[in-house]
Amino acid sequence: MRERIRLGLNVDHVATVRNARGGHAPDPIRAARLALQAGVDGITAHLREDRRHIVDKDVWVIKEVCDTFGKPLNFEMAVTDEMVSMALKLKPHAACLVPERRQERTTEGGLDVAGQIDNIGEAVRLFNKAGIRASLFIAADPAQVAAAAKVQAPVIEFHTGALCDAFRDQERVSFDSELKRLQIAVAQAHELGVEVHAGHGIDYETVPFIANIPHVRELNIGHFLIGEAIFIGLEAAVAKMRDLMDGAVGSLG
Ligand SMILES: CC(=O)[C@@H](O)[C@H](O)COP(=O)(O)O
Ligand SMILES: NCC(=O)COP(=O)(O)O
Repeated sequence: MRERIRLGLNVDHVATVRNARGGHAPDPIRAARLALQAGVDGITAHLREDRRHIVDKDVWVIKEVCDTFGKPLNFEMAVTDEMVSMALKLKPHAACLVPERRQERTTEGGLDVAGQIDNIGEAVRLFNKAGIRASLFIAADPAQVAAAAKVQAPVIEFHTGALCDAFRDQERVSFDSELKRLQIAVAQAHELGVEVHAGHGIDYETVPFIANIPHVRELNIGHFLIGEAIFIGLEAAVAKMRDLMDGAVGSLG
């Protein structure tokens, strides 16, 4: 029988709304606390180089909150000296290395691990040594999966943005091919001994397809859940996503 898939909530999007007015509300720390009370398995926060949503102070307090609940913080970060040294001080449960471009609206693609073996390999080595689980946010691309295994990353998080966009745009052909690509990449990572997570753009409609893929161990979801919380509240949104994940495991054949 498959293990229950973990659900991590990304609280960046609460900070985006807060920062739009430059004040204190809504508070991403309060969202993290509420979500943990509602049963999420961890919190994700992305400290962007431009600090457009989460800021340094948030990260330290979110880490404290996670520690209080005995739940993991998944710290998303660019592969820069500043962020690597921040992560080594913060000591989150996991550090997820993501590509970053100042001009992008959101994280548009996966990390080019194959093209930056030395740089990324060094960050993974430092994190492995410090007891931080290094996670690489990559596209479902066989060359990137092989490179992630080569640098001994214990975890890969697959970028599901293109898959979820194809679903929403009703691009059946590209949705089917993105799903196939993801299924193959998950199987490859599993065979190479790398733990598989997935995230970006996941909503109620797309989650069953992703949760149904064998060997996916964790989903990190933010934007949709925080948006949905406006209408039904965070606890209810988390509970509904949880039900859909549990119902999906093994159900789509
Ligand atoms: C890497 C990733 O997918 C997340 O960080 C998430 O989508 C957060 O939002 P931003 O991309 O807006 O920082
Ligand atoms: N790493 C993906 C993540 O944390 C959440 O992405 P999104 O649901 O905010 O698009």
